[in-house]
Amino acid sequence: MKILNIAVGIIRNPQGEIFITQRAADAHMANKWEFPGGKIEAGETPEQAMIRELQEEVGITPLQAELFDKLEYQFPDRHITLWFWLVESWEGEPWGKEGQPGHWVAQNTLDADKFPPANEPVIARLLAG
Ligand SMILES: Nc1nc2c([nH]c(=O)n2[C@H]2C[C@H](O)[C@@H](COP(=O)(O)OP(=O)(O)OP(=O)(O)O)O2)c(=O)[nH]1
Ligand SMILES: [Mg+2]
Repeated sequence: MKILNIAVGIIRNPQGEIFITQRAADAHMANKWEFPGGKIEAGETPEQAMIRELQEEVGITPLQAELFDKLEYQFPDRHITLWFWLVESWEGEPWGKEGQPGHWVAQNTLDADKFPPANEPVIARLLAG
């Protein structure tokens, strides 16, 4: 059983839109949309990992972040702990730096079915306001 610790960023602009990206066709949770992020490496705090992942995946540097939620999820083959950071201040303009599709979506139109099942409680909270 794989045990993974993941840190992701909910990048929200002043218009109430969130920048989401699409996972690769050959990845775990293939083709699902996600909040950009990835594995916390040895020696990193969850916040440091989130900052590094957003630099690598979407080319922005968060300037401020607050913990929005921390969830555990059991997939058939892996147990993951997910740290969700709300990022409302950053340097740069997010884009799919690794070739992945990415776009802004209004927070109140997020569709939980398009995300991995682990995200469901967070999508519900974002939809609630
Ligand atoms: N990035 C991200 N991953 C998520 C979300 N929800 C969710 O269940 N996951 C899962 C899918 C993966 O099993 C894991 C994230 O791993 P990842 O593939 O992004 O890891 P990584 O960026 O470090 O990539 P790699 O070095 O392994 O290529 O967390 C989410 O909203 N964003
Ligand atoms: Mg990733």
